[in-house]
Amino acid sequence: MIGIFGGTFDPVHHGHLRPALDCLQGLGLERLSFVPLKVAVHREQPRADAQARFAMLEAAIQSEPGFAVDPRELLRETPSYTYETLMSLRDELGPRRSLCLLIGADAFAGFLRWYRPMEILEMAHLVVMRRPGHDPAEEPALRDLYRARGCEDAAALAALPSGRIQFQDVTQLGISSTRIRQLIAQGKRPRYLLPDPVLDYIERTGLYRTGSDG
Ligand SMILES: Nc1ncnc2c1ncn2[C@@H]1O[C@H](COP(=O)(O)OP(=O)(O)OP(=O)(O)O)[C@@H](O)[C@H]1O
Ligand SMILES: O=C(O)c1ccc[n+]([C@@H]2O[C@H](COP(=O)([O-])O)[C@@H](O)[C@H]2O)c1
Repeated sequence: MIGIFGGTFDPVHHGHLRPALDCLQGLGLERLSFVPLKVAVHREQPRADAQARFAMLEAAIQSEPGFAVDPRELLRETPSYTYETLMSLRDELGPRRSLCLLIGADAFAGFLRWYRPMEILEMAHLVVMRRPGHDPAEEPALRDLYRARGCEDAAALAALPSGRIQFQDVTQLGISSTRIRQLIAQGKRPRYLLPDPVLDYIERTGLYRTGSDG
């Protein structure tokens, strides 16, 4: 079973990395690929360009052999729909390989408004990582979906290629990229919120010094 974890990663931080490692280990994934988006479809465009966010991810995962960075969304100019990403991955993996899409609880809250959500579930399992301050299933429609598709067990996920939803307990870290960008714009160092090689990259390149995050 393999996993992908899509995000803006502007920048990647420990709130992505530790929960991702919890999933890699807890679900027994063979590998977990981080998939940075190019063109956001649901939010403001990222502050850092594709090349910088890719470089920061590579710097962040260098010491974890189970992690990889998958640039496929960066190579498309079209909106970074997860549906299209999964179509291209499925072409490579074939229909039978078990595939997990990791998302945080806040992203899951909007899942039914994504492009073709039910087709996404036909191509992958959803692994929803709890996140401080976010109730993953407050909408009735999401609760119904979870009732129909919920799964408690990594072995049951591994036995099917796609279609199930699992809530995964992960280390709760109240860290966000927004907060990190704000700290930098205020002239403060966001040490210990993100890996040192990522912070080195940010400081070397001057990213996020001028703020627009409030
Ligand atoms: N601290 C965290 N704990 C659990 N999941 C997280 C955490 N931070 C981000 N995620 C999840 O990681 C994915 C990518 O998140 P993203 O790159 O947007 O980070 P973010 O910190 O939410 O960024 P921003 O503050 O810019 O919105 C999303 O599915 C999000 O829910
Ligand atoms: O495909 C969609 O319609 C869609 C809508 C909202 C979010 N996503 C994906 O969800 C992931 C997390 O998004 P974000 O904004 O929390 O970084 C990222 O990979 C996005 O491309 C995808």
